Amino acid sequence: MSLLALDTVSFSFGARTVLDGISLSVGQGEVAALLGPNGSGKTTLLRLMLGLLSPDAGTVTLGGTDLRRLHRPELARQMAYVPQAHRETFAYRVRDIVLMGRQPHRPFLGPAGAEDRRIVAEALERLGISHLAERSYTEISGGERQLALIARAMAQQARIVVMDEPTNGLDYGNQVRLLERIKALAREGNTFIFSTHHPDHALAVASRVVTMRHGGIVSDGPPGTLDEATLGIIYQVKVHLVPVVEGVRVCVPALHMEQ
Ligand SMILES: Nc1ncnc2c1ncn2[C@@H]1O[C@H](COP(=O)(O)OP(=O)(O)OP(=O)(O)O)[C@@H](O)[C@H]1O
Repeated sequence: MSLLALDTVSFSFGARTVLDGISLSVGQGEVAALLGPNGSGKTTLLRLMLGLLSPDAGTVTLGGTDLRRLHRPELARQMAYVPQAHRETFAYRVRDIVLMGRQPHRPFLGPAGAEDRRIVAEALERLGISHLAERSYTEISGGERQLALIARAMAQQARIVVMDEPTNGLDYGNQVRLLERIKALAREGNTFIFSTHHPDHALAVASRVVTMRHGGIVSDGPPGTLDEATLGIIYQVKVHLVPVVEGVRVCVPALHMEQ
């Protein structure tokens, strides 16, 4: 049963058509990775999924209801957005950043209750960053900020977490640790949709890999169905998908094999 569904969605910025006839559905507990070159429309697609943009044609539905019929607080309870980790202008404590995830569950400007604080503490714990709770968001690393933003999404208790290039700017260790967290949270039944520029990240954690080019979908299926030809089409470079052990492949550019 699909949780979030796009049916022949098109979107333009002025005269520029950015998405053209996209159909896609994501089920509960899936981890869907979007791969595509710069400018292929990944962020625009994520923003349409979040209801931040409305399609010019076609529909986006959440649990069968058109997003346009859902009020913003309702949407916020159902979907969490994890933007690229950026520096906040204000030096909020990490605990307060995560507490912001409780906002859609509280009356407007209502105070946080004991239950909100318990949920925030649990989210910090699940992401392994309880020790950062009292630190300023401006004084933690990019990797730690990304974990804090995912903790905020967990505190929001949304059904779907949408992430735009979550590993962007992170060092190798933090990329791997972040992917491990996503995989563990997905095993608990959380639904993730994320864009990435790393085919290996999609292969490592996704249950669905969607490839895009020029605002259209090139392929959509389990990671095992992603092939070298498709990666060649979207990135316009030659790559190999090399089996490491049974059922595990990594993406290696052909240049590695050149003398
Ligand atoms: N606010 C905007 N106004 C006009 N055009 C825009 C706007 N935002 C994005 N675009 C254009 O829409 C197209 C798709 O952009 P989008 O950001 O969705 O791509 P992307 O796949 O996320 O790219 P990247 O991998 O570089 O982040 C691009 O051609 C971009 O220039």
